[in-house]
Amino acid sequence: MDLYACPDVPMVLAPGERALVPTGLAMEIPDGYEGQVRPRSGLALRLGLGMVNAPGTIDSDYRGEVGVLLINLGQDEVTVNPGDRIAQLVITPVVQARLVEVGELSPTRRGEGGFGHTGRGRKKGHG
Ligand SMILES: O=c1ccn([C@H]2C[C@H](O)[C@@H](COP(=O)(O)OP(=O)(O)OP(=O)(O)O)O2)c(=O)[nH]1
Repeated sequence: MDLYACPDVPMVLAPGERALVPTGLAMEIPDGYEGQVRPRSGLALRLGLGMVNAPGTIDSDYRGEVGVLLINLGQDEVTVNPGDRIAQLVITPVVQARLVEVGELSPTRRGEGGFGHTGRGRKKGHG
């Protein structure tokens, strides 16, 4: 669902500036679910407007106003007006993991290789 800016007055973000933009929205998310605040691609492409903490997490026990932590990554000033569509909210189930300590982990082909390990040596665009 869309999230709209709800500040009292327009908010002006200079290049590189960030701001917590209020949405005027508070909610009660059921146990076992969370809200994820995500940026809008159109604003990112058009204005360079992103979210500092994307995706923002709305906990199920949070009762305050949902805020959107915008950052101006563009080169020009951006004005956020009341009523502007600034982000989107997804409500999604969360699995509560129970960690169990073990002596060793099961072997896999990847093993401990990460951070680009599987992509090495391949040419861009050739799978
Ligand atoms: O984009 C966001 C992210 C968070 N929140 C609100 C809802 C969330 O439940 C609360 C806390 O967020 P988070 O858990 O990410 O913050 P924290 O830095 O871990 O602080 P806390 O100690 O309050 O959990 O702030 C927002 O309104 N928008």
